[in-house]
Amino acid sequence: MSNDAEAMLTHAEKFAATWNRSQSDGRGATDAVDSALAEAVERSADLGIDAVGPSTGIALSMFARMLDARTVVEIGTGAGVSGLWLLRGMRPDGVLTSIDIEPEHQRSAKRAFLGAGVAASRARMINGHALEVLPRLADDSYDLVFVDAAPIDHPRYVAEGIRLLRPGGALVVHGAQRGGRVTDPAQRDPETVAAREATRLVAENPELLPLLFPLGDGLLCAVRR
Ligand SMILES: C[S@@+](CC[C@H](N)C(=O)[O-])C[C@H]1O[C@@H](n2cnc3c(N)ncnc32)[C@H](O)[C@@H]1O
Repeated sequence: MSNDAEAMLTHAEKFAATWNRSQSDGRGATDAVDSALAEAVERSADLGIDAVGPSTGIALSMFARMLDARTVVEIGTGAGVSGLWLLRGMRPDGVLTSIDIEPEHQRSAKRAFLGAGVAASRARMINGHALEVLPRLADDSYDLVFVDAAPIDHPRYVAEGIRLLRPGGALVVHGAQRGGRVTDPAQRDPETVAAREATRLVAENPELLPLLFPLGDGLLCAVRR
């Protein structure tokens, strides 16, 4: 494991322990969630997946809790790190719909959810290209949409995400700043151009109330009015 991955694991454990102390009376269930999260972070590093860090994870849990989220769409399952944070904040009967093109990533995520004691009925895993899957999901139906897959396609994920949100629902885009390149007009690589376009779509949509949080590589959030 790389030093970065180790540091992330340590932080994730520390944050998760703090979070859980404020969330639960008994240790049994939370110990299982902590170790499932730590394993998912480790598995992500092994698979070369850039999973969300703990501060972004806490923010995802917090948004899900604030929205009393029952229906969440995640674009980019990875090995389940962000999914575990989202599920932690969602209602106990909430269902996470999570899309990923890599079956191996979703197998790892399923193992992580199982290890955390998440009922299989709470995780609807859809394997496929997000741009082919998203049009099959219903308009105006989801409390939260989390975007964290192929950066080049983020503008199209954002457009689909806005369509899926119920009024009052929230869109969250991971990695919106790309190491500061998005605000530097000299940077014209395709992924930075796409991230800039995704930000513009959110910022200029009169139906959205946007805010960029300085978490991770920029967490772009917006609430549908
Ligand atoms: C950054 S990782 C997601 C990490 C995850 N959200 C987490 O924090 O644990 C991006 C994921 O998007 C998936 N992906 C890439 N292109 C995709 C596409 N076109 N459709 C669906 N998933 C895709 C990759 O297989 C990868 O698992």
